[in-house]
Amino acid sequence: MTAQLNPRGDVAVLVPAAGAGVRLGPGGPKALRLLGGEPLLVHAVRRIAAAPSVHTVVVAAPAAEVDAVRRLLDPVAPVLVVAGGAERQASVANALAAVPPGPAIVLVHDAARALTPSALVEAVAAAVRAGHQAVIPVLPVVDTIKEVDADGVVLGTVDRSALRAVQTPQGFRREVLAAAHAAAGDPLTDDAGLVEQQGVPVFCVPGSEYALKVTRPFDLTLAEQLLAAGH
Ligand SMILES: Nc1ccn([C@@H]2O[C@H](COP(=O)(O)OP(=O)(O)OP(=O)(O)O)[C@@H](O)[C@H]2O)c(=O)n1
Ligand SMILES: C[C@](O)(CO)[C@H](O)COP(=O)(O)O
Repeated sequence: MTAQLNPRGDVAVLVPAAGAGVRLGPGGPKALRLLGGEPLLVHAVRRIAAAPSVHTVVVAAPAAEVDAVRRLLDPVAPVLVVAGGAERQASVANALAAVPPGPAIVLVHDAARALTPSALVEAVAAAVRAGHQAVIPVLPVVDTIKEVDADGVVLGTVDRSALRAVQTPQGFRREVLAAAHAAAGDPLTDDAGLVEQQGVPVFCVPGSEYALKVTRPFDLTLAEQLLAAGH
């Protein structure tokens, strides 16, 4: 099977999937934990592969699971699988290095956001195609935010009108993401942060509640319910 989806697509999607899932608790690498009987990674890749713009998918798997992940994804979609690194940023860099010539747009999408709709993949890609160098999906912050000190005493209430919770997929002109990773220093938690360090403007588009990140056990329970409801 050739590792290509739509040969006319202009998007490569990198899928960091090498995390341990410490906050989810014991049970193996998080991307391989089951949701409705299938690994989170399978759900994520299936939805990415259904997005018509996607040319190539590169998965960064736990180093010990690369062959197993290739076998797992073989019936799902044609994908490239590489070994991830110790930090998410290293996993993304490894995947980026494996993107073949062709796609001008690169999206980075957490395997842990397993139920992300294909439409969000397309929306982020479309915003990059429309001229933005870097695009992130965001949601408004729904809780009151407090700043607290080390003793748990409130220092103040933060104005949240300008705050946003950031999701993936995050989309970039390919050369912009490559330059940001080439210049990267200490690991950051997302790729847009690296691009911001280069002075590149990052544009926000509406995110999706269904793109929740499975991080803690409650998130997995919620995702099970959403999956059962047809998402
Ligand atoms: N070294 C790492 C760490 C994280 N990830 C991936 O980055 C995404 C977002 O990370 P997060 O949800 O924080 O996953 P974990 O690092 O596995 O979570 P935890 O911090 O609870 O261990 C996940 O798809 C995860 O597999 C990765 O590819 N390589
Ligand atoms: C990239 C990300 O999903 C944006 O919300 C997030 O930063 C990754 O999660 P982590 O817990 O910081 O690794």
